[in-house]
Amino acid sequence: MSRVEEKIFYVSGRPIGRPVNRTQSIPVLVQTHSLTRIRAFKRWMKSHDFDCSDALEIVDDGCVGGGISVRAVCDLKEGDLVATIPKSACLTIQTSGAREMIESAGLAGSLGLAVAVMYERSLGPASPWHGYLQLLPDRECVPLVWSLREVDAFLSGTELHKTVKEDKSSVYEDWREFIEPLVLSGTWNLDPDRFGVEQYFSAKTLVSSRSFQIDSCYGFGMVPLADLFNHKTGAEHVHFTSVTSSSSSDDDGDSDISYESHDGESSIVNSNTRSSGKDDTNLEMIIVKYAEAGCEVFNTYGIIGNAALLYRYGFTEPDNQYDIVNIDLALVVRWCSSAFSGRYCRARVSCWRKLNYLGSANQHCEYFEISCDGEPELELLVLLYIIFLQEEDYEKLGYMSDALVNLDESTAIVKLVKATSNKRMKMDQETSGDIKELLVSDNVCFALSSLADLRESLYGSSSVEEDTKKIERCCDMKERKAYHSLVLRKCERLILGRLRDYASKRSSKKKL
Ligand SMILES: C[S@@+](CC[C@H](N)C(=O)[O-])C[C@H]1O[C@@H](n2cnc3c(N)ncnc32)[C@H](O)[C@@H]1O
Repeated sequence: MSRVEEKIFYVSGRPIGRPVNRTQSIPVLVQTHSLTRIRAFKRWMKSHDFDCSDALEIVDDGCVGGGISVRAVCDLKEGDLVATIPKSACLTIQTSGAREMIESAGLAGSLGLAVAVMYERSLGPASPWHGYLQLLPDRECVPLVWSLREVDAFLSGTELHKTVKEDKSSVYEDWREFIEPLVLSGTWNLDPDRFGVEQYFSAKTLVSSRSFQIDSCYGFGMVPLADLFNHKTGAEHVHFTSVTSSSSSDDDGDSDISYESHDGESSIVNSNTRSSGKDDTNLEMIIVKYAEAGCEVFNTYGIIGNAALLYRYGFTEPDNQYDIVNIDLALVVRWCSSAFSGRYCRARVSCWRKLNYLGSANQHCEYFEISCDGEPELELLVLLYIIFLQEEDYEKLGYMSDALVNLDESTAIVKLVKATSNKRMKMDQETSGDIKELLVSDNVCFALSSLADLRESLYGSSSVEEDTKKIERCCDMKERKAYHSLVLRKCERLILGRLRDYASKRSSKKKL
């Protein structure tokens, strides 16, 4: 996974879609057409030994984001088993007819799975997955397939702007490097019209929005039926569980199945590392929360923020309590260089890097997370604290930095603050875990506010109030791209506002 993807995926989120009653607005012809497709899918499931309870109804009648959804026909109670899905019926690199081609080309991850999807689609009714594939949209409306003009118009200043632009070009490069040669070689008789760059982008959107991590044997793939449930984090009704009938298997017992969160950046697979396949295992869908008859039955795609939801699934959640904003290290450096000399700034940043308090996941931290309630990440506070150290304290820090590197985070910070400030810390402050409070001096608070302003200036001149008005005027179904981009932007700006509150509360506290 690249750094930009990591920045987008390792965020938290809680989307709750707004129920929209579309029934009256759907032309009868479209409904009939989708009914036919749903029936064909049900026949396909039957012929592939799916066991789908009559208590679930697959509908296309105007769910949260449009498209297909699943409803409860009767009351569903916790523990009810509502579906059993044979793993062998999932579309993965291993189960696809393109397996040999994909593996011999050394492809894996989302690239390999996208090729498997394109391949099965190219077979039309001859594909063993035709009954499933015919129910899927051509592509998901994620920013990857927006035009560059739309990306610039809707995403400027947001977490996604740069990422999506970079992604568009790297997905194109992947196609040119790995897929075009497969077509041109003639070895696999691939129809160029089915393996073009457009088809690859479409397949990538389906993989991004519908793939699950199945198990170590099947890897990740498309799980028919499981991928028809819409998302509601923290309020989902259903979980997917992997059931292994063989006690000698790696996957003894049950384990929850999650939506695939890695983009399979490594496109080269070592075929020796793949374990031998077992077809005697199923996925089970179990109700984890009571669902009333007639209600939509939701799954969860994980705890992710709005940027990740929009990036991967094409929608956002206005009250996403797991939303975050990232502040790039580059932005901190820019702000620092405006207040101090470039040389001063470089020295302080490299001192901070040397201290390496950052924990293993963040060792090469290039951005700092601001949580939904406006709380900055500890590493940002450490950096700002170091930036504002008086020269003599900074020198002291230089002498003691080697001794701090291998300490645990809290101990190192207590020692750092003790050595470099006049504060007399009480023992309870040292041990209460309230480490951040030790670092938020008035200067640090001032810097946090300035950073919030600088980060917000990236959105251009419109205010949050103007964004709110635009959202009210916007239809989330008809103007999907504009609507969800505005929600993303507004939520990011609200978090930046809370960061300012965080800073001002703390600086005024000190003045009391
Ligand atoms: C795994 S599919 C779910 C089934 C999908 N509705 C369909 O028509 O097949 C994921 C897609 O459903 C839509 N979706 C799921 N949950 C949503 C929500 N809470 N709000 C808006 N759209 C949602 C998004 O388009 C997303 O990319």
